[in-house]
Amino acid sequence: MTSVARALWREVMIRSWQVDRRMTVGVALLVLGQMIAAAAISLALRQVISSVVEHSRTMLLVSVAVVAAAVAMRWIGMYATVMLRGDLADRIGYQQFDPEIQSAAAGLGGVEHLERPEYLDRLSLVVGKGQVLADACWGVNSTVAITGQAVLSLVLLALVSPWLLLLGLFALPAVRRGSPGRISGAAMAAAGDNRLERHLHAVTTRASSGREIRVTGAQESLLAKADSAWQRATAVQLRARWAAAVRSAPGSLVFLVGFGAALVFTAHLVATGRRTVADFVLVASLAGQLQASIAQSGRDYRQTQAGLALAEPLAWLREYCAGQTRTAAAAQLPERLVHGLTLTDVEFGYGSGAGVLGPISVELPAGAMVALVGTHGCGKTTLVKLLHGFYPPSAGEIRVDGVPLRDLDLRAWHARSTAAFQDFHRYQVTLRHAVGFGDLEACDDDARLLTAIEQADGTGVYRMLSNGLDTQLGTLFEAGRELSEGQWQKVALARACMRTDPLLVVLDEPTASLDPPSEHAVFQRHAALARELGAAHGTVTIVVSHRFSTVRMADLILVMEDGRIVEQGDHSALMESDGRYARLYRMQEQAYRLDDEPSKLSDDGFPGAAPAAPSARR
Ligand SMILES: Nc1ncnc2c1ncn2[C@@H]1O[C@H](COP(=O)(O)OP(=O)(O)OP(=O)(O)O)[C@@H](O)[C@H]1O
Repeated sequence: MTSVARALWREVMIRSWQVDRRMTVGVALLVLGQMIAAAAISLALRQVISSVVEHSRTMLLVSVAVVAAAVAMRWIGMYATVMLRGDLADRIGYQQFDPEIQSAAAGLGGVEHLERPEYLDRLSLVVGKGQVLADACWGVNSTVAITGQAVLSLVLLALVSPWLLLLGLFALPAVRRGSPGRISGAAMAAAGDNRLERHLHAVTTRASSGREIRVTGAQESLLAKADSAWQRATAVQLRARWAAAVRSAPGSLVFLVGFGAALVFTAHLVATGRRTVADFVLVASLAGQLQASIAQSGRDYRQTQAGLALAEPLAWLREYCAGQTRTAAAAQLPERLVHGLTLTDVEFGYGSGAGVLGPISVELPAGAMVALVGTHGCGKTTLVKLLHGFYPPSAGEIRVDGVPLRDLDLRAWHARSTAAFQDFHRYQVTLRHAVGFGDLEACDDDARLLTAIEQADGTGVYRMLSNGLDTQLGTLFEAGRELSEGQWQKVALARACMRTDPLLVVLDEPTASLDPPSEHAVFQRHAALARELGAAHGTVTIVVSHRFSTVRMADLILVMEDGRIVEQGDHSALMESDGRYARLYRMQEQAYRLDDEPSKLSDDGFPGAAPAAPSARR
């Protein structure tokens, strides 16, 4: 056993003791009892033969009764051990390991790990496998008991003839195991393909992706890819198991030779009158048990090894999560923002890839509504992810009212932030929860929920639901009500409106799925809310949008290009400077003029937008 597996075994034994002392002792006694019962069967069998030879009726009845009792004890013991051991493993695994693994993973403030294959591979190996881990540790005890049983068999064999101890030597090659590292290595090597296979199968069976796949006709190809991934993963693991089996085969042959020799030797002792027929039966029975113990320990060993192979990924994940969790050193988060957010020479690149952001130095003043604009892929979302602390900058610093973001407790920072992301999630729960997740404590506060829904222009969605806030959303569950893309987006937006005292509000293309009137209504409300929150808490509201008609409402507009801020100022100043922003604004304005009926446009030429500044009408 590796030191990591040993540590895990100790942990499982301690947890078993804490979970249920009586059951822990019970399982240990049962394991011990089986070992003794096995020896008792052999000894009683010997006595049966002696009684027959000596015509002792009473002794025959007693010894037969002992054989029957020992056999029964062994079988019942085996059954009870499996049941009780399984129950302990379930309680430790499902109730302790699994929630611990999941909450450690979900509790990390950043999201960098969710895009790291070495993290995802290990997570996929251990998630939901707490029971297997705990059971494997108990399997170690069974292996020890089986070894004890083998030693006891050898001692009893030695009582017949010390030469029979040599059978122990013949057993050694069979007990030698293939390297456990290979099997756990194979599991790690196959983890990526296993994840790919699960992903492709999920993609082909989900309604959202299923529609597209049917239209493109990619179903067969995706399933074939999933199948290849499965074949590769299985082949790697099968090779490792075959290698282990092939390595153990010569050992088993050596033992069989020793087994035969022991029987011939004992038969010779009986024939020459030095031992009785009963001794021969005892030797045959003990040698048989030894062989059964070796075979059993081989099966147990493989099962235990498969479970213990998870010890390394579990230890890795625990260490990773512990390393990422910020603790006591966390600086105090200000109650309200006075200065705002400051970025100084901030740079960032995903993983080991090229830099996608920076250097960026900018002040986002407290109370301001800031708009981020720029072409697709220029780094707008990445910048807001950094402000949320999802990723640490690779260079430079982000400060929250002068306090470095890296020194803040990320959970506390997130508790004072809200966000509506462009890739929002569709929670298939009730509307109450789908919105209430934005501030869990207010899930039962109908007034707060309805205000948030109104803020997101979602009152119409709420009204059409037959069961109001308690309507089940989505089609995954019975009586669920499916929503349109725009309606789902309103729900996501309402979720982001739940917190009442945020210091940072991020709206990352929150209206991409909305029609122009809804978009306009949402932005009007958010502009007003940004002012209210700004006055009350110094909140910085950041809006990422490609629609310049809404961007113009912001106090500060940051124009991004290739990961840098190339222009900044308010709408008038940027139009005045006649740079990139002014060019893009005029282009979009022109496009709307060409696309829409003049009668439907507001006086600045954008659908439903606020009146344009004079400079916008050039
Ligand atoms: N998780 C990721 N891992 C690796 N690269 C990423 C990741 N997310 C984004 N990128 C890359 O970073 C760059 C900036 O992406 P980002 O999403 O910040 O752009 P954006 O300006 O928000 O684009 P859009 O307007 O299309 O939403 C892109 O080149 C993108 O390919």
